[in-house]
Amino acid sequence: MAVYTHLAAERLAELIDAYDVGSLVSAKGIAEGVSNSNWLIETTGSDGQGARFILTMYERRIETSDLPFFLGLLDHLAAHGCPVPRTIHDRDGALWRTIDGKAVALIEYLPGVSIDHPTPAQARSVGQALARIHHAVADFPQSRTQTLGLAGWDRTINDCGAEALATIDPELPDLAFGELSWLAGHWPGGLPHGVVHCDLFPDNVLMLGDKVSGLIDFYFAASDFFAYDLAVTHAAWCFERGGATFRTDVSEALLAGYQAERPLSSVERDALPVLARGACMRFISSRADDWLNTPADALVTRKDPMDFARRLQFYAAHGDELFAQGA
Ligand SMILES: Nc1ncnc2c1ncn2[C@@H]1O[C@H](COP(=O)(O)OP(=O)(O)O)[C@@H](O)[C@H]1O
Ligand SMILES: N[C@@H](CCOP(=O)(O)O)C(=O)O
Repeated sequence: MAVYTHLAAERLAELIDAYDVGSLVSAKGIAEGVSNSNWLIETTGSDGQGARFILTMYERRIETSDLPFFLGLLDHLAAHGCPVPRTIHDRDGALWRTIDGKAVALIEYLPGVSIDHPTPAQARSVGQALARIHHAVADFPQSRTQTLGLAGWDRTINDCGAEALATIDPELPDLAFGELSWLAGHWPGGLPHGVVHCDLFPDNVLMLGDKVSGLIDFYFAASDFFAYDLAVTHAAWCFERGGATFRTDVSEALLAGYQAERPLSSVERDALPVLARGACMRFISSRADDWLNTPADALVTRKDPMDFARRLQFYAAHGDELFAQGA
């Protein structure tokens, strides 16, 4: 579920009147997503032809002080021709407004559906779209410090503690602490970098057939290595759910699509096995934290950290060979 707040129809209509988008016709809560409340909004449209938007209310995890960065990034990428929703500015030009003490933004609606089981053609299209973003951020004037890097994963895992991690899976404490110390000794420096998405999972990509129609949910975007963003996307797309089965065809297509737009340097290619292990560690740590700290009655489905532990073990065993061939 992802509507945490009830908004009365009168409040919504008043909010929509602050934008030049016509008047409110309907508002439907969107079930997908975990962090924010989202509504599909229909209005009469500024030209009377009808229009759709996404209304997002920022509920947790997102600092209001980061909104100029996140929403400005959407506008920048959309203006550079990337399939990213624009932020709708209100009549005063503001990117977001406050309603009942919470920040809300009206976002362009993009068509498409999220894919559960991607085809190689779809993976290729995702790789291309990711590389285009990496080109388009070159002149984005803002930056945001990566808080979910190695130091952040380390802090989260230590805050969980070995005893609690073992309640998720008896193998998890050794795997997590061992991996953190291995990564600390192997993490690369000096790779090409810029503002990157950092969470390009299938549920954050909208597709029409084989084509990417939308890249959404940039709320983990931060300044980091482009190749790390590719590694996150690889880890998210190239395994069957559960993490036990690797999909070679999807991996080859994703890497080929990316490199059709932005060929990797040899230093980036050599770093991919380590970056992919780091990408897995990033989601092991946040998922373990959510697993242990989400109230039992919360209406949110917890995601399994061991899914990414299996992906990590795959990269540790096969990453060198895999990226040498496929990249
Ligand atoms: N710009 C958009 N166009 C169309 N649908 C969208 C758009 N933004 C979000 N959605 C829909 O809302 C859902 C939740 O959005 P998301 O940003 O992923 O929420 P959360 O940050 O809570 O995970 C998505 O799965 C998608 O169905
Ligand atoms: N993609 C992350 C969780 C982040 O959730 P999102 O709905 O904001 O993308 C994971 O799978 O652990």
